[in-house]
Amino acid sequence: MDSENVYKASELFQAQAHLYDHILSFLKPMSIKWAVDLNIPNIIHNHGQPITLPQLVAALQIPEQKTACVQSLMRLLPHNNFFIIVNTNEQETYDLSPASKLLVKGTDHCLTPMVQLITNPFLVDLYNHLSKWTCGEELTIYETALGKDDYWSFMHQNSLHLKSFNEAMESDSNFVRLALRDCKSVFDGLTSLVDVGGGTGNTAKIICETFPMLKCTVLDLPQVVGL
Ligand SMILES: C[S@@+](CC[C@H](N)C(=O)[O-])C[C@H]1O[C@@H](n2cnc3c(N)ncnc32)[C@H](O)[C@@H]1O
Repeated sequence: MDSENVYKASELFQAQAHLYDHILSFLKPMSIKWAVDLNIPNIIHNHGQPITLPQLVAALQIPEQKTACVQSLMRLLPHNNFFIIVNTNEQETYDLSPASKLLVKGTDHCLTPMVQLITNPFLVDLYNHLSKWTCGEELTIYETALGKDDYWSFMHQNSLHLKSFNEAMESDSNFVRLALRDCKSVFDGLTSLVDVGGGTGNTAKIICETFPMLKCTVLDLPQVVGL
């Protein structure tokens, strides 16, 4: 049956908007990657106060004709709660939001390595193979995309990707400090623990700092332990 005769026009427009919203939502992570690649969170942080568009464009040292493009992205990002638009003296300025503070390099809870890993073109492209993988015999999507048996063996032949992966995991595991601050009782009575798949051991190191009497062992693949 033709959907035109079943649904009201308003319902179809609503459905169209919903669909477009979703197929264009890849711009959310891509705009965050853009800001990270251009070091915008650090530029705003170092500026010490909300930054105007001309000041940002000057700091970025980019062609002036890209100003409108920067402005569009700097309006999209606050829409998704990355950066805040502050109107100062009738001028639009940009400040850090709580989420974009996590993108300032050199701070305790910086998650830019995670942004760089997740938006890495190789990982993003994997998902173009979902349907091919579903129809094929391969156990993992990595095998479909690359002819490798799994992600770990691919990574261990790509030192740059392995480095990026480990940096991302370490940045994430720094958040364990926050959990330890408020949930110490979870470790009450323990004398030892094994972190299986513990990567470079950052989580175990943080736990040991808080509980020096706890014997922590990290188990991971030889290539990671050997780093
Ligand atoms: C998602 S990461 C976790 C990283 C770690 N928890 C951290 O905070 O840094 C998963 C880890 O599992 C490891 N891994 C994968 N297969 C494994 C296996 N068969 N035996 C031990 N470790 C493995 C990977 O090398 C990787 O470091």
